[in-house]
Amino acid sequence: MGYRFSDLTTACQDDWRAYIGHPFVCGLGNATLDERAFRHYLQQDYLFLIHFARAYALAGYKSRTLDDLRQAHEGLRAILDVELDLHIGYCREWGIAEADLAALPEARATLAYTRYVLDTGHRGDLLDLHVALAPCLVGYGEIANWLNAQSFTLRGDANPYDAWIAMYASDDFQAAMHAELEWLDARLAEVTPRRFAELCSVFRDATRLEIDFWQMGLELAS
Ligand SMILES: Cc1ncc(C[n+]2csc(CCO)c2C)c(N)n1
Repeated sequence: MGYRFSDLTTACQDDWRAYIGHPFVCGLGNATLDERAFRHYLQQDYLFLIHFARAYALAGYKSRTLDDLRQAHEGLRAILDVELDLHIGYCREWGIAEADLAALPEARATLAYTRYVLDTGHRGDLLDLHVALAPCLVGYGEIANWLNAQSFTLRGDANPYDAWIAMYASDDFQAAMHAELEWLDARLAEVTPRRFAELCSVFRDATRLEIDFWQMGLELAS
């Protein structure tokens, strides 16, 4: 007993490292990522964000306390009012019109990841759902920090992906990530070894699905 979030990343170390340092991520850092791969990723990420908004709505439904309900509401609001608007604006800068986003066919990797998270939330409790969401929220913050610490990473105008790194390295995003880490640490402190093993398997699967999402971008997979 007495687990914390870092015990999840330690237990799933190989998958976690493969996700954080994926070739797609390295290509964002050293500006070598093929622009077609980035555009494909951005398009699928639009669909991804819509399903993640639904996952926060499910977190509201699964909440037992007013605090948890408010937190879910804030997560849903952040995606609808901030992330999606930013994303649509960002897509426009990359030559992708909003009308095209709405008509996109969903890639298998998007379908698998988003529905896995929703199913995990339906099957389990609020902690299962938060653990399934953690590779997304905590992972992207860690990726931005990891990129900033790599000597190959180019920052500023020399890198067309600089705005992407800046978004997840921003104080606002890092604060949201730390709030989530605190919430997870408090819940994980109380779980039994058997329950921790279940949560590890959720965390590992969601992390593997994030890896597939990067790979889908690289391979322009549908
Ligand atoms: C495949 C994929 N994984 C994670 C994120 C990052 N992200 C998506 S929703 C959300 C919560 C913010 O309100 C965060 C951090 C992404 N965009 N695409």
